[in-house]
Amino acid sequence: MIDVQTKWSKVDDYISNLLVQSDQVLEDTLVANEGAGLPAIDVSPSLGKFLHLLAKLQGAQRILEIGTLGGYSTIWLARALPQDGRLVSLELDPTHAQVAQANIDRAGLTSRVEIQVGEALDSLAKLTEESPVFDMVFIDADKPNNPNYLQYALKFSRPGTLIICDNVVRDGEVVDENSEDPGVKGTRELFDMIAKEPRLTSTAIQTVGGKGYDGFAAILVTE
Ligand SMILES: C[S@@+](CC[C@H](N)C(=O)[O-])C[C@H]1O[C@@H](n2cnc3c(N)ncnc32)[C@H](O)[C@@H]1O
Ligand SMILES: [Mg+2]
Repeated sequence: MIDVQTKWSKVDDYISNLLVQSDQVLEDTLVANEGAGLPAIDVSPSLGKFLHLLAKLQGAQRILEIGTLGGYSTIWLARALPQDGRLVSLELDPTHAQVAQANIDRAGLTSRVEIQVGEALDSLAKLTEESPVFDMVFIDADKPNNPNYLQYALKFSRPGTLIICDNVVRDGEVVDENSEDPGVKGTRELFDMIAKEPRLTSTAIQTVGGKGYDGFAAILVTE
């Protein structure tokens, strides 16, 4: 009998091969990330494609991403933008940002994507001066800061903005109210904030696949 992780991975591969339609640019991105020693904590191909579909459904013209890594999710999202669309992606690690920039250039998305290097909270504070409005926000950085990132996402939203927050299930640890894990605590605080905020309607979906057991929250700003 195959173990459950092997089964999840096989089904993920089946879906990816048939439906996700990855291409050389996306494959080269993952190879470049591995070559540069980046951790393989990017979204799975199936989740990348799902983000792309959401951005398309959203008719997104301006997207904010918090947590670039090597730009894998960035490429999926930016490909959903129109020619004059804009994606701002925030990344702390200059090496990650450098690898991501090369991947984004290779993907032909240089004019649509701007990577801002530094602590995301500092970049967000600076962005506030421009009073930006984003159609979609993808939160996928340091999990203890999830509540702070949600607050900025709200500040930069309009009614109809979609906020996706990744890795909110954390192998099921999210239900442990006594957890001392800062990532779990940050995520539980995020859930509490969403639940209490009347301007938001939301859900969270558990996922399994090649990246294990996790999930994402989908949050719609209603007013
Ligand atoms: C999970 S990875 C992002 C994966 C990427 N979204 C993808 O799916 O391809 C998280 C990234 O957030 C960055 N990060 C961690 N703490 C950060 C912070 N305080 N400010 C900005 N970026 C941060 C990490 O360096 C890492 O590259
Ligand atoms: Mg993630």
